[in-house]
Amino acid sequence: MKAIEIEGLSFQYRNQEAGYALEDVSLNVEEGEFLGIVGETGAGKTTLLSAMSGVIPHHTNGEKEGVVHVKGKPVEEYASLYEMAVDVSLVLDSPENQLFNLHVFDEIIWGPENLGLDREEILDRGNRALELFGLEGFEDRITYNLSGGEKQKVAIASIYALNPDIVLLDEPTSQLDPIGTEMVFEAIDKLIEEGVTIVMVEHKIEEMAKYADRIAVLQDGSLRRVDETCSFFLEGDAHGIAPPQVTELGQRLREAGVDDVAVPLTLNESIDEYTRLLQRRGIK
Ligand SMILES: Nc1ncnc2c1ncn2[C@@H]1O[C@H](COP(=O)(O)OP(=O)(O)OP(=O)(O)O)[C@@H](O)[C@H]1O
Repeated sequence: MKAIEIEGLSFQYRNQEAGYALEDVSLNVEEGEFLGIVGETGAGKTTLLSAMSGVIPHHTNGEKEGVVHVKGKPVEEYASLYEMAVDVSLVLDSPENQLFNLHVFDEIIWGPENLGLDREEILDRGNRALELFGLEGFEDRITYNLSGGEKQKVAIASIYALNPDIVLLDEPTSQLDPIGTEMVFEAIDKLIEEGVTIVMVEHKIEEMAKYADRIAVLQDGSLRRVDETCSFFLEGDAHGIAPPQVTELGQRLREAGVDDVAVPLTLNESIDEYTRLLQRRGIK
């Protein structure tokens, strides 16, 4: 069974003036996979996550076509968003909007408490989350005094305590400095180790590509490509999405008529490698 199956999904918000936020998107996410989603602002990334998390249609109205199945079940068949959160949970870009408790441990066990689990199970899940995300000693810290990276780590630990099979993350590092960003990716790495299926919208592509199995590119509400190797043939459609050095390198390759190599989005070493390749071919 796929973790998420999307077939022919189009969506227009009720008050959206022209066009669709998503148009005819079909996409599967395998169990245990990490799928990255990238695209320029307004491309439909958040809307796609909303469709996967059940925010559409349980919370946000509009014109929807196509189907979204989570763990084999149409999202409409879940009774509520709350019921869905046990299967698929969403981490937002702003940690402030998702921390509700004064103390870290209370925050982490808040979800399991609301599931009505017995006390032993609640504490067990809380302690496992503390341990997994290296938050021992943070139990009694005041959540709003934490750094941005720490807050996101607590948000991810709280989601983990719900025990969802699928975690969606919507630009969780957008408000964070490099240290905070690293903390979030370390936390995501723990989710990967635990076999959680991950879908992440992220602008820091180089960082994400180190972890992601595939990267999907959205443009103007349409799925432009899903890349299985995290490499991009820069035909122009990654422009504005890829890091500037990669875009520039792609441009030089195209100008030189080189169309038989892929430019990995990821690391500076790859850029050096392709720069050497250009030199070998006598291209300046
Ligand atoms: N609640 C809403 N009501 C009306 N239109 C909306 C609403 N939310 C998003 N849109 C529109 O839908 C389109 C897709 O928006 P979406 O937020 O999914 O894009 P995005 O790729 O996540 O952008 P960003 O990177 O800026 O977060 C945009 O044209 C946006 O203006």
